[in-house]
Amino acid sequence: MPAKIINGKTYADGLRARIAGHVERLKHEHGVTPGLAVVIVGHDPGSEIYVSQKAKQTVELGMHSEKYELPENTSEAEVLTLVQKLNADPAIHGILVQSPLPKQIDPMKVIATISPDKDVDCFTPSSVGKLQIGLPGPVSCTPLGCLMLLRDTLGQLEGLNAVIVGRSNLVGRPLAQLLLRDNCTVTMAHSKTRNLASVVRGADIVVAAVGRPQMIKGDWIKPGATVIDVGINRIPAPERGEGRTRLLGDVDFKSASEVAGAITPVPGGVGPMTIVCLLANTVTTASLINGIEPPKDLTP
Ligand SMILES: Nc1nc2c(c(=O)[nH]1)N[C@@H](CN(C=O)c1ccc(C(=O)N[C@@H](CCC(=O)O)C(=O)O)cc1)CN2
Repeated sequence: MPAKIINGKTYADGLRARIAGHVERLKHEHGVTPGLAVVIVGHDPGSEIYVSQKAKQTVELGMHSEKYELPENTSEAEVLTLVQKLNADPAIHGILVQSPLPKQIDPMKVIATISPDKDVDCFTPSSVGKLQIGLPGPVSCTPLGCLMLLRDTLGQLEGLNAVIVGRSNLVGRPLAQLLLRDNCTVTMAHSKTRNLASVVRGADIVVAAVGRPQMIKGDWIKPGATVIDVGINRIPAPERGEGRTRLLGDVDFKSASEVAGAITPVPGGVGPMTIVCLLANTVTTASLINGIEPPKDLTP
């Protein structure tokens, strides 16, 4: 039987509606309008689209939005000064600096300058530590989106074997923490893992976050497993016309969907969840900054 397709767009639409309700309550019951500042440096075409979407959806949900578009040659000091200004701005509850950054800017220095209270990406050392020990706060957007889709698809995750392929700070590591919290048995696989295919074959949940198009094949998947594809690989597609591209995930969707029980597509799977989880995190930080208990359905 072909796999159930996990529709991230539909789930994200429902979550957006819930977030809008929480924003209304924050405004009318507490006089707080959650505010998100997004900062982009340079002209990476993918990043420009994502940042515009973030700012647009922030406004659509009734929140305050500020977008800072800085030229490619912006110095590290200028970015740090902007982040410090946003740290001190009471109208801003979330700060996101879009990655990748141009090479003259050290992303670690930028992340370390963001106030942990406003760290909606959950990238600062303090936020990462809180996530590890289970303290309240925002959770990295893409991993939170993956967790929500997994819980929605499978219900309880307890006792399941999860294999995460990829150990990045953005996805693999934080997602491992979240799945451990849900009592999965978590294996983190990476470029040096031996017999990767057989490791993946042992998984009830496979998360692919390696950045290599179609690397994970159908015959690596245990029949009935749930497959979450985080990969967003833009590949030249001359058959669609000059200069055109298409998106491929890290999973070979065609062969994997013949074996898996459920699978996310690319596009339309995890991607749409990333932006909506950023908005959820902004509601969480706006609540915490104002001493209000954050909505329980927006955090794990
Ligand atoms: N500071 C951050 N930078 C980056 C993050 C992040 O979470 N914080 N994540 C990625 C990019 N990203 C959000 O910023 C993102 C990626 C993909 C999508 C998405 O909706 N994808 C669609 C396809 C859209 C397309 O055609 O490109 C999908 O998969 O359906 C949203 C956000 C790196 N940088």
